[in-house]
Amino acid sequence: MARTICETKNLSKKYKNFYALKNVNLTIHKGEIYGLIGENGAGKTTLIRLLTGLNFKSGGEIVLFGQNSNLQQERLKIGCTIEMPALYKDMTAKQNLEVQRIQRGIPNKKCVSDTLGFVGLAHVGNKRVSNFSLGMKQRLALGVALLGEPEFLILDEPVNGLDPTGIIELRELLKKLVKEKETTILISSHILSELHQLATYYGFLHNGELLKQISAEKLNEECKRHICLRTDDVQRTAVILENQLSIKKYSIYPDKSIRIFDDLDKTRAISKVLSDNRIMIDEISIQGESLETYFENLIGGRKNV
Ligand SMILES: Nc1ncnc2c1ncn2[C@@H]1O[C@H](COP(=O)(O)OP(=O)(O)OP(=O)(O)O)[C@@H](O)[C@H]1O
Repeated sequence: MARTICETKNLSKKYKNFYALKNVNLTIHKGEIYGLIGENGAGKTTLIRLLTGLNFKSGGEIVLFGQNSNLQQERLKIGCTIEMPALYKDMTAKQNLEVQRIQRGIPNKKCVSDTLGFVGLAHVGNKRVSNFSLGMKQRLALGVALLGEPEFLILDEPVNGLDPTGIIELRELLKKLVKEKETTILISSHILSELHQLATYYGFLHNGELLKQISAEKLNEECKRHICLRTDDVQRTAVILENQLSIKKYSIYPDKSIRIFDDLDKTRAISKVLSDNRIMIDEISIQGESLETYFENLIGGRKNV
């Protein structure tokens, strides 16, 4: 079992008579990309503010890296972006990172250029942030959060306002971070499908309560989600899937469609390998209950309680 990076026990936040968070029990393990899903006002930012020490809890416990005391020390291992990041618009991207580096007392000067490279902004390092697109600002904000090589990265709605290409780029960047640096990530969003193909674990927050935590694999299983593939040569396709992409969990149906139940993030790889092998694809799509419907049912069920 992977190490627990973050845990809350009956964590609550009360404003006068209103509970913004109520008895939240959340667990995040090392190497996970934990998608925190909730509608506007569900309590996502409140939870993140408590975890990062920007606000005080009303009750319960926070455990970071196995410690439930001296949390400010543990929080030095966390990188965070909350809402729209505070960037100096009249400074260049490089200067923004440099200011942050000095403020946080990070001695290694090289981390600025390394970080610019990592978030794909090396070519615009000397450009003023006022000339950046929203996607570029999001990348820079991510760079700021990554400066001290945090073990745990917390991102509050980082896909807000990004176009589909920007979302894909961010997804690839975060996956790279987990793979290359073994970072653990908590990422919040009010749109479940935005975190699809990224999150390895989900937590569903509604009216301040954590309704459910579930692994991406289990969620796909519950939604019976699969890749539906139709080609002009089913048998050869199956052999290629197994041999070249190590896809083992699939079934061939009488209508000659192939359904692949794991590896939902491999549609592009499948298309590529099949076209490399000159197999014609008639259809490749993800089918099953949509994640949005799943979430609506989860909340709907709760509303009627
Ligand atoms: N300082 C405050 N005083 C009173 N109520 C607050 C305060 N901060 C947040 N709330 C309330 O707590 C609830 C949760 O807010 P929060 O910002 O955590 O939601 P959220 O899930 O991040 O929503 P969004 O997606 O809109 O950012 C909301 O009803 C909000 O109005």
